[in-house]
Amino acid sequence: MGASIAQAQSTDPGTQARLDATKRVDSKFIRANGAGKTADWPSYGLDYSEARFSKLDQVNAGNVKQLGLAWTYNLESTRGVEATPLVVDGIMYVTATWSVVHAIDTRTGQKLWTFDPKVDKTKAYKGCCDAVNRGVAMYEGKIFLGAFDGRLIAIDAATGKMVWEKNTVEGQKGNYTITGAPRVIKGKVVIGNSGADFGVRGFVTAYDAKTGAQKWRWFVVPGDPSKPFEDASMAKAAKTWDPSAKYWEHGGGGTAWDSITYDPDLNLMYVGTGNGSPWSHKARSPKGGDNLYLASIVALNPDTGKYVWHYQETPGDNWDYTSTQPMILTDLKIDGKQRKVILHAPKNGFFFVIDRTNGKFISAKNFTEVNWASGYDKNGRPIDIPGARDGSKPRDSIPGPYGGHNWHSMSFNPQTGLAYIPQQNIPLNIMDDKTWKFNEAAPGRPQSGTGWNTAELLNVEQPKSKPSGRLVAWDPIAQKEAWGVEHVGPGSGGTLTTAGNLVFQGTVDGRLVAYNAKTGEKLWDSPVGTGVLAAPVTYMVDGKQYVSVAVGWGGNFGMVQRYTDQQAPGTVYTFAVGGTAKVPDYVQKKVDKLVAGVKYDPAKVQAGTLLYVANCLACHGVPAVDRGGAIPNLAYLDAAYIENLDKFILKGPATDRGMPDFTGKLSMGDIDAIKAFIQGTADAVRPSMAK
Ligand SMILES: O=C(O)c1cc(C(=O)O)c2c(n1)C(=O)C(=O)c1cc(C(=O)O)[nH]c1-2
Repeated sequence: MGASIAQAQSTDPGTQARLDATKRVDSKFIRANGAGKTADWPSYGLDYSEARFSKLDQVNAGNVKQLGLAWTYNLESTRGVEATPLVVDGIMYVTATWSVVHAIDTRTGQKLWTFDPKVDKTKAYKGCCDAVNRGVAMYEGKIFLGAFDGRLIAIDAATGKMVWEKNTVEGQKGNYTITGAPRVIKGKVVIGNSGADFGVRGFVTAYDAKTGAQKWRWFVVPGDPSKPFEDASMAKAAKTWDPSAKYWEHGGGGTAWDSITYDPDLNLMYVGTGNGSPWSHKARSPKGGDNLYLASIVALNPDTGKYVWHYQETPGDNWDYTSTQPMILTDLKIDGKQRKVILHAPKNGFFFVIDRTNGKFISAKNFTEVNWASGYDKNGRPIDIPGARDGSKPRDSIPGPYGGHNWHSMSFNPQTGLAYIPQQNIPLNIMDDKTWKFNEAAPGRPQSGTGWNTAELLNVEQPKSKPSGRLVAWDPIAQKEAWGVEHVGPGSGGTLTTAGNLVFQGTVDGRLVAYNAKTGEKLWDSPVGTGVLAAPVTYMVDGKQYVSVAVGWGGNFGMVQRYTDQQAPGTVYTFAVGGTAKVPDYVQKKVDKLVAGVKYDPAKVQAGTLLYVANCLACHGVPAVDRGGAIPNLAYLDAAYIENLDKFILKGPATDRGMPDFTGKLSMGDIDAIKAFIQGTADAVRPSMAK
């Protein structure tokens, strides 16, 4: 396998000292980051609890409007960028597509080194969802990378040179990849893998951070029951699978491809597990059964990898409802009692509050449209909606396989008591493939592990429920939405929340936005060239607070859908109060043509968003962000057109070119709101474009 490539080591002693600061990062350091008001972002979700709540408040709801661009950094990639950057002592470690690591000096935005693991790009088909990577871990001077091809690589944080590498999937059958970020717990690097859509058996492995020696491995689903089970948890799980379909031959799935958290006081780590392989419950386990430990939260002892408890969120998964979505550990007062809980919003559309000491169910409520279960009983079992498991004919799956929430990081702010969920609705009409037989995935037949019928699907009706995406602020105690903001479509990025009463989120239409964490009021936004998937981070350097986000459109939804210029290269955008840097040329180019001067009421922008999405988006694209094709992007028209929009919308001159007549469908008030959305979006993206 490939060798490391290191470049441009710093000669500046100050920078070298900062690079060496990662030597201080151990389990206590990572933990303290959640407890203290610290300057760094040393672990994927900030600290082990992964709440992505920063105590920094120099940037706050009062001054966030003054945020300006400090620098941009070109990641030189063209596909999905999903990484949460880590920052310690002002040095950022971030990954781009194809698992390439970049070390950047955040004081200048300059490259310190890059590390390219030289993943074989002809093997991209082995991954379901783009050649993405969600970021690195750091520990005692090393950076740990899970490479797309299944290697775990330790890199010297100061030099960018490889220290050791292990092939974590050696000897395993099937198309394994890694896209998730490793975590380091008490000197052990923990990593899962991906591939449950292609017929693999999921597992989690721990390696010694110093040497790379394997310490333990825990499988998510049982292997061949005629052979000895690896441990007692596998024997217990096997009782919940029907062996008649030989689940071990197609792996069974359950890949832990994203979420791992850790509670140092309980000494428990929590793993979110994936979907069944194949998706169809009937094809996988014809006589039914819960199929442990698919779609579950599993608690393990991080020293030994031994199973401690599990809670299964989707028993007998039938819909690709992974529970790999990010978990948050926090303490909540519920019915007068302080409880140590896990907050979780998996793909299946329900928001869970679970007791993390013992895995007991506390509550669950749907945060998005759901048509497979009506709720959960007091024991934490879902109440199935009749017919939801019947794959004999096409049925709208809501949430669809993209999930009501996917890996896009959720955050939780203890000051507001709210969790900020990148919610989405992407219904899909699916049914079982009655002829399904396991066939190891190959280029051109990548979905052979799913057991759903693509040929029939091409002929079925579009789901009635329409795709949409929102930022949802969720109260986990009351189990209800506190506020929500509508986006132009599904797929917006992860969230960050801060003690400055702020929530940051990047959007599918290519902006980084700051909201008031209590109320949801939009306070600031700035264009970032292309749609955002990853979560922003915040940190202090030389007494100044920065906010950074790595952008690059792609991922599973982004491979087939776009709202923005998908040609824009992967880029890290970094903002600070008073920042005056220029946006890259590929954003700058578009600014001169933006519509200007149309009078509008900002209070109507939100209503206008919904009206625009329902009536205009399909042909005209997202204002300002798409360039427009055969049909114009309305934010690049002269102001006179927008001012007179009613004349185009109601019996307009373009009807003979295919423009519908909206007479009787849109009122003058509706049209005013649409104008507000178009001009409001143009105004929102202009300020930093115009510098
Ligand atoms: O079953 C798996 O192993 C697996 C892996 C991944 C991945 O590695 O990114 C995704 C999924 N499943 C998945 O179901 C999914 O919706 C998804 C979205 C994305 C993405 O990066 O946008 N990855 C994945």
